[in-house]
Amino acid sequence: MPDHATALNAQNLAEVGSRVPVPGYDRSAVTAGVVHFGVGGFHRAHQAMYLDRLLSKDVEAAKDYGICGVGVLPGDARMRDTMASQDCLYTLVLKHPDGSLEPRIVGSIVEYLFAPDDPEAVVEKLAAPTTRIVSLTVTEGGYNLDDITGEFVTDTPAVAADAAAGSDAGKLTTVFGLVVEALVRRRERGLEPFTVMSCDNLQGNGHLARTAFAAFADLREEALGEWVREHVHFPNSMVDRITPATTGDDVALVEREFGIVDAWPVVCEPFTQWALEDSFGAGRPPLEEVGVQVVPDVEPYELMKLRLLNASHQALAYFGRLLDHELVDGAATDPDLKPFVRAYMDAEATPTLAPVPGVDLDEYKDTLEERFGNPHVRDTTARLAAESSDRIPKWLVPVVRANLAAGRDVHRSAAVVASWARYAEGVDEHGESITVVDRRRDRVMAAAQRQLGDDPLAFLRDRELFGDLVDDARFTDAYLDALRGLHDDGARATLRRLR
Ligand SMILES: NC(=O)c1ccc[n+]([C@@H]2O[C@H](COP(=O)([O-])OP(=O)(O)OC[C@H]3O[C@@H](n4cnc5c(N)ncnc54)[C@H](O)[C@@H]3O)[C@@H](O)[C@H]2O)c1
Ligand SMILES: O=P(O)(O)OC[C@@H](O)[C@@H](O)[C@H](O)[C@H](O)CO
Repeated sequence: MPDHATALNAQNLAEVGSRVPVPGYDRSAVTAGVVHFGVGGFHRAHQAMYLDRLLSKDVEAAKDYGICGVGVLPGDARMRDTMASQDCLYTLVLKHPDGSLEPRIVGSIVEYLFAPDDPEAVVEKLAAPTTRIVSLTVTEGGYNLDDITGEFVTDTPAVAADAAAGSDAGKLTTVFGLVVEALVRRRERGLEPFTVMSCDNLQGNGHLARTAFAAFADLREEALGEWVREHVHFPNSMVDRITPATTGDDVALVEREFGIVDAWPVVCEPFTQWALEDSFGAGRPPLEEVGVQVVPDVEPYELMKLRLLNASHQALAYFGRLLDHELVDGAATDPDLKPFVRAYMDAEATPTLAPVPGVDLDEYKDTLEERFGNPHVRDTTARLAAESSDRIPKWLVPVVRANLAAGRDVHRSAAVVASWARYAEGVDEHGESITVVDRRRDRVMAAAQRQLGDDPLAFLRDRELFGDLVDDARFTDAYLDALRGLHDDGARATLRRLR
């Protein structure tokens, strides 16, 4: 334990470097070839870490792929301030299952722009000849796509305002407005378009990004959407590293253990994976040199991860909270929830998956159980339960549909949906209130209240979220059975009966 703490910034890097590994490369020689929207925990634990690894290998091409982070939402002002005071440096701490900590200072983010301060500067950064890739972790909801039709929602106020603002960059507030205006400027200047690389947990994230940006371009100008579809590359990717939100305890841990004063470190699990389609229009860094799987078709990897990891996370979230588990490792090792989740993976998720090149699915699931159970990561069931209305329809409903179509069992998936509906009633089994965090909170909670009255299927009648599942008796029978169990016998007894 160091005898004094040092503020993290470029000037103090040598001192910090006597305690933890720091970038050995010359950050001043790094150009931001990547502009990233959504600099949160995950981006800093994953993509920025891979680029930091590449820069550390002294690969000549790497120095063209530093990152310029961009914040779009007003809440990103805190990241702006942290980045400014720390010269964009931050501490990444891997938490191993045995309790050991693996720290590193990451240096691949070399600039940060806050769009509300100066949208024109963001557009010019995007339009600069040095920018080759625009990457995104703007969350599942950030693509502004209708859950049922999959189409871009054109009447969202901020989107409509950006479409009306056109090339008046000073008025732009959304990622769509900023990125499309930059593409227009590049076209006018004879520069090739950058690649738009989504790193969000969405099946076909590249396809969905293309749908969203091209539809926005169409709003701006006739035929612009067609140009985007034709000329801009949108690789699909599967990204994986469990990264909880940073807490005050993490800030204190970094100061206590490593003597570093870092206002916003990132802590995460040691596991990391990135499968990426090789579809880049303006060049890409040699990511395969640092462990990224560059593959012709990412879909098998995506489905494996979304249906086994993310959908299981949903089971851990609601059942976990109903069983009083605040932390995910407690939920994942609970004697009744653990076998239920494994049975969901084996009997319902796995039959919907195609073989994944080079992956033994049984081993993958064993590893997932270990990862979920890592007691040091301290991920919360509350994080996993947030924004459920963006997650269940995208991760679990497709599993249900595939199994119904094939005549297979859906009772565990139905129970997970029922656990969400029970959770959304907003009161737990001890009468304590549950805080539901969801952009569709009012609607979801109102439906959950109605299911307590004379319409037990009220929750499922939201066709935007569940489509026509409410019309399928095989699903509704299983759902009602689980919901009755949750109401009459409680979560534990229901899990024991249904696993
Ligand atoms: N945390 C993880 O374990 C993890 C793992 C794999 C993938 N992901 C993906 O990364 C996303 C972000 O996760 P995180 O843990 O970094 O969250 P976070 O809350 O730390 O960061 C999210 C960032 O996205 C920005 N953002 C949100 N909505 C936006 C919008 N509409 N437009 C522009 N920016 C927007 C926020 O301002 C913030 O900077 C997830 O939604 C998921 O798709 C996360
Ligand atoms: O971040 P989200 O909203 O996509 O989903 C919540 C978690 O399931 C997710 O963050 C996982 O931890 C992550 O996908 C692991 O790679």
